[in-house]
Amino acid sequence: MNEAGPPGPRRRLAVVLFNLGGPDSPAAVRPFLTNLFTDPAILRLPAILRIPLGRFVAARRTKAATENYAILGGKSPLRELTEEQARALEGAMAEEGVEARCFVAMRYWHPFTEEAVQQVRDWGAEEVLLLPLYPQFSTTTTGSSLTVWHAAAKKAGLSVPTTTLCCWHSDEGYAGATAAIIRKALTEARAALPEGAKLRLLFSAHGLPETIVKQGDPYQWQVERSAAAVMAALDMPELDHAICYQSRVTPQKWLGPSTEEEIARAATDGTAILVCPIAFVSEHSETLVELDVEYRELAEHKGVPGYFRVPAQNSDPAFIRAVAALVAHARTETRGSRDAAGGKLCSFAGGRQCPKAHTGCPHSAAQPMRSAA
Ligand SMILES: C=CC1=C(C)c2cc3[nH]c(cc4nc(cc5[nH]c(cc1n2)c(C)c5CCC(=O)O)C(CCC(=O)O)=C4C)c(C)c3C=C
Ligand SMILES: [Fe+2]
Ligand SMILES: [Fe+2]
Repeated sequence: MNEAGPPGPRRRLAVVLFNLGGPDSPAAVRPFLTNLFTDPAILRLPAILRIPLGRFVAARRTKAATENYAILGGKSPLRELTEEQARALEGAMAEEGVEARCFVAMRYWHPFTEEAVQQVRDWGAEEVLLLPLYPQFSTTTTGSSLTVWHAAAKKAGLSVPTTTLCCWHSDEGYAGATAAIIRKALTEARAALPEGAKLRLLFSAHGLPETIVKQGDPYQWQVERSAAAVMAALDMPELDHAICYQSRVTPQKWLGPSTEEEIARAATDGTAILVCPIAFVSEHSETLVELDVEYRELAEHKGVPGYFRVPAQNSDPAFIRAVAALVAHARTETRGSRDAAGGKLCSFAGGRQCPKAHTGCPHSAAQPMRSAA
């Protein structure tokens, strides 16, 4: 049995931070993209088609992605920023009386999830908590990382009580910390604009092909919940705001409106915009290049009267404290479900939050806790 149960005071707790990963050199861009586009959670085709097509799509994307990473010095900053979050989280948990070590498990580049499994096993973890650094659950992100974690843990013989926190899209601590960062950015934006100028807050989330959402992925619903929770924490009912989706990378129809469309609408409306990345909690190519360079240029070209950006949370102390509280809560949570590996699966609020139609919610494939022997 793989359930965590009540936390033992001396148990060696490993908190595993899931993220996507990014290339650490120009030479790594193509293999990183190949790992991404051949993932069955991303390209939903039989392996015989998926692998050649995924390699082809990765090869075609390599030039544009390499140019983007060149702006960042030839690599993604995601690994270093996630390691910093890990160290900050260890400190915040220690302050709450939780002695734990954080491990970084990336999905498509080093340190790979399989490497993290080895580290957790070699460290002698007696309890594991799987913590996605994605506030919203998507089958393409957290779902994919969970699949790889469970396969790698089984292969490595890592069998300790494991808790999965599947999502924290409208956790109060997260929403409050995000609102505080927005408030500061709003003050700065307003100071740079003429008095009385219109300003719209744009929550920009990573996009997703519409077909994946139609297959039951709860991501869009959770993004909408996040925006609503942050607006509630901001407590500025008069603030104009909208949700949009960035980073479309395949020709299929993706979720809309796109961030480009919202930039065009802002130009038509003569309103400045403050763009807040809502599905990322660290800076990386899609914030530092897409938002800060490409969309800024587009906004200037379209005549948007002001373009501002809310920084990602990174290791913001209030954000890290909120994540530490999520960990503490998940460990003692008695609601939730039991996943296929026998571990505890819970959301930030305990049990399942997603409406039943979202069959991609991991609780759909899990058993209620109380049915466990
Ligand atoms: C079909 C392709 C993609 C889907 C679906 C997708 C979903 C998705 N991704 C994130 C978060 C991140 N994506 C990042 C990079 C990235 N994503 C894709 C493609 C899809 N993502 C590509 C091709 C890339 C590489 C960069 C590029 O070519 O533009 C990253 C990391 C970037 C870095 O700099 O390290 C993150 C983080 C989410 C949240 C999401 C769906 C919910
Ligand atoms: Fe992505
Ligand atoms: Fe869910």
